[in-house]
Amino acid sequence: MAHKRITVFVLSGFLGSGKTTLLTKAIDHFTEAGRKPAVIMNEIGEVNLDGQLVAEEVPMSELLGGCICCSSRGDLAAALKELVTNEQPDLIFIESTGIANPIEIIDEVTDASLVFPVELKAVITVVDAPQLLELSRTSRGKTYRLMEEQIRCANLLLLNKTDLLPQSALQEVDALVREWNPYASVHFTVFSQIDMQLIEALTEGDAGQHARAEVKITHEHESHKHHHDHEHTHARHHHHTHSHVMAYTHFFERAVDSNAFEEFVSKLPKEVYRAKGILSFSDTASRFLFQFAYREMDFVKITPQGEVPDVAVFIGENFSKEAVRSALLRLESANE
Ligand SMILES: Nc1nc2c(ncn2[C@@H]2O[C@H](COP(=O)(O)OP(=O)(O)OP(=O)(O)O)[C@@H](O)[C@H]2O)c(=O)[nH]1
Repeated sequence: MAHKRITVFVLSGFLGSGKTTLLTKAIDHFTEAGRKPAVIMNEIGEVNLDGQLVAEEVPMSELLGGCICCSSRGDLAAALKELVTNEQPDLIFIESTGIANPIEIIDEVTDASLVFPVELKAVITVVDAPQLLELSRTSRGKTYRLMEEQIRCANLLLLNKTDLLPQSALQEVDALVREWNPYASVHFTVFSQIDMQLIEALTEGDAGQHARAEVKITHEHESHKHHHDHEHTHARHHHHTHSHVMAYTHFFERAVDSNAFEEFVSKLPKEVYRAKGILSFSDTASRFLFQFAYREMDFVKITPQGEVPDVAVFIGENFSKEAVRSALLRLESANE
């Protein structure tokens, strides 16, 4: 084939595992190396907060308010087409939502590659190692199964947040993921810090091959599992996995007290497993990017790009949006 194909990487991993942390590092690396990266960012919430962390000059396409793996087929292909046509990047990172099953995305990118000059080179999955370990020892519910799928599809696996695990636990997580995926290269990381040569190396071969084989295997497995389904539409089986996940987006009318907000977050019901936002506090001068992932809370000073409202997104399973909303309204009115 005469023309060069644009490398596509899919960044997968559960909510809050460290995908954006990796994305910003990878973008810096490729930009410094004289290559032009572009991003397709998918968010369950209605606002793209992670996009705030990516330099303004990086072309970005946003798919908001839902998970690409569930939204109408074609959205992702349209975003790829637009970036390829308008920006001619050297590589494209697709950051999926933390609840996405990467198989659907792999499928859509490989379909798109029949029509546009793009090539899926690798699926990179970032694993919240402490969370995976705890789930493996306790509940093993839907989240655990989704993490398993995300791990199975990967060519490169980052076992992240190892700073939060004792040395003795590392081997246990390592053994678990290698059992699910003996093909991927596996790396322990802190703040998704990885040797970028490993990602460079993925731009060489056709790493998508493993992913495609995995798609086939999983589809076969899934169709067997859902054999009795009446609504058995092509490759949409996994909807069952996260139809229960929901997001509430709160736009603040006024600044809230930082301590009261922190206390509110620490008391969120356990069904809310991810939250993030951009906030102005009544008792601080700066604005903050706030993160809450698997019980860890983090506030970073930020000067948002463009006009960004004070907003927070809460993601979880079957929680009362109304309860979250009224608690936040109370915080706001306490500051009237
Ligand atoms: N302690 C610790 N925190 C980390 C590490 N990596 C990332 N974090 C923090 O975890 C939070 C979530 O990180 P992100 O990179 O935004 O995670 P994500 O996977 O992009 O999240 P979603 O897009 O919501 O799915 C942030 O507060 C990070 O600073 C790590 O290795 N150790």
